[in-house]
Amino acid sequence: MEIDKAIGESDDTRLKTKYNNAIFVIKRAFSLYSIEEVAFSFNGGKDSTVLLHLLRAGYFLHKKELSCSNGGLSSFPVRTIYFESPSAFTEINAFTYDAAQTYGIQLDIIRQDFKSGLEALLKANPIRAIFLGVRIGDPTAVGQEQFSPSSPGWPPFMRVNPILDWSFRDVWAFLLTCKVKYCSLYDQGYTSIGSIHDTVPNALLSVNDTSSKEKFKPAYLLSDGRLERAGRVKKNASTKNDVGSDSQKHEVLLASVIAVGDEILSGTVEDQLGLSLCKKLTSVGWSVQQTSVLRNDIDSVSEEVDRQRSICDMVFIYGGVGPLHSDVTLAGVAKAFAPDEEFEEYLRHLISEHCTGDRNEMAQLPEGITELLHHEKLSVPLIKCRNVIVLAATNTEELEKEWECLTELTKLGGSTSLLELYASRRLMTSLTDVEVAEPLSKLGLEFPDIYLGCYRKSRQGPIIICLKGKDNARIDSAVQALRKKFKEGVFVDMK
Ligand SMILES: Cc1cc2nc3c(=O)[nH]c(=O)nc-3n(C[C@H](O)[C@H](O)[C@H](O)COP(=O)(O)O)c2cc1C
Ligand SMILES: Nc1ncnc2c1ncn2[C@@H]1O[C@H](COP(=O)(O)OP(=O)(O)OP(=O)(O)O)[C@@H](O)[C@H]1O
Ligand SMILES: [Mg+2]
Repeated sequence: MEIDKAIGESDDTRLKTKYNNAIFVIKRAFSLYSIEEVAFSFNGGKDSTVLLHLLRAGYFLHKKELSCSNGGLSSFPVRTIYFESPSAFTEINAFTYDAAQTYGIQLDIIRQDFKSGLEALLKANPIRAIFLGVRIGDPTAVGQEQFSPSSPGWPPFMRVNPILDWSFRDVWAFLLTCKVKYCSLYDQGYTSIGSIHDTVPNALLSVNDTSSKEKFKPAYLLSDGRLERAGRVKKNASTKNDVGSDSQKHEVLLASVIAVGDEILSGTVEDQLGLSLCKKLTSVGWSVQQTSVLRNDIDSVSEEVDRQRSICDMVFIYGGVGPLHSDVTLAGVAKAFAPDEEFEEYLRHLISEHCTGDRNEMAQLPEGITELLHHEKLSVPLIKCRNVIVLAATNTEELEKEWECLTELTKLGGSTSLLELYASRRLMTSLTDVEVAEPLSKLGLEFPDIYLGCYRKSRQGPIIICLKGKDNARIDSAVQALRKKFKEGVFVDMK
């Protein structure tokens, strides 16, 4: 089986692990459900293309274990469904139909919306489980595991997500290692594909060109996989009001703040920057997941940065930046990224064999992944390594300036900065927590795009409720909805 062989021959241990885990999930699903009871939701996107080949390999290996493999796989036995929409890219449609033909797939084309289409499908067929190419980081992945029952309000079936824990780079390592075809849009700078109305090439892959037509590098050259959806035009949050859908939650971005300094740990210096940074991040709607203080030690820094960058959207690190012997922060950050640099070397090698297009593209890759964020107001640039930002500030005034510049510099080609002010409001109430608990969780379901936080200043004291979101009008509606649930005047607005 060519996919299993290609991965077996590869020396990419990370890819092998991801592959083996995904195959394990697929084989378990084939053991749990009969072939008539499973379906594959295929849409020609990169993630579902990965899944197509994993399913081909998984089915082959499952059969082999049952010793009834005939050694090859001429047709694909899993019922495959494609929700075709008039707003799909023609390239996506063409690729989906092409792949079906190449791999002997019988495509069930569904021309209804997902929910109605699935209802009809499940009524007419004994399907109990559906394979999806959903990955952590997709808005629809929130709360899902490799085996996740469909959401309330959806027809009952098991969602099987074998590549849930795959990153953007894992997807490309797989497609390039296995040398399989993928939709041509990915070679034109598209990194995640929705409909023609909400998807453009990823501006981060734009190549400065003097000719009038903007050019883009292929998707696999996107150095920061977290920005895979930068080519998706944001949908209006207020149009997503279908309660119960996994896709609407998690508008809040997660941050981690790391201070480096022996002098903080010994109590010689008080860390003011952490406090100030947490306030700033919170004021723009980010949720700070953790603050930590580390010794001036390269390994401590690299381990913490590595851990935090994989669980947070952005890591902010300060202290220990400079030329002194104790300034090890940059070395620690660099060490945290070392495996990725190795991976880029490997990708370079892989692509020079595989790619028939412009080979020089790879040579244009920055040395590694570091960006220097220059700003006229700053004497030294800010440093950004993927989702880690190194701040050079040593006091709160310097931080103020760097923050201002960062806000301007992180405008990702559009008009909105990642750090632009969010709308927020705080209410105080002397109701008990038992009285507010249930109405508040209901409010959370009615306004999934709004972050709802609660705290109190003392055990017996009043409860303070924070509402944060992108839009003042939405916050006002949520406050109104909350007030309606209680007698008048029980919530007092706070500054
Ligand atoms: C086979 C299949 C099953 C789905 N099951 C669910 C589900 O159980 N719950 C849910 O909220 N959405 C479900 N969805 C919808 C997706 O979460 C998501 O809304 C859809 O893929 C559209 O993504 P987009 O808004 O990025 O285009 C399902 C979609 C498909 C294709
Ligand atoms: N129109 C559709 N028809 C069938 N399955 C779909 C459709 N849209 C989404 N899916 C399922 O949901 C999964 C996740 O969709 P998503 O758009 O995140 O990934 P993708 O299309 O495979 O890749 P990309 O992120 O590059 O668009 C798909 O892999 C597929 O299993
Ligand atoms: Mg897609």
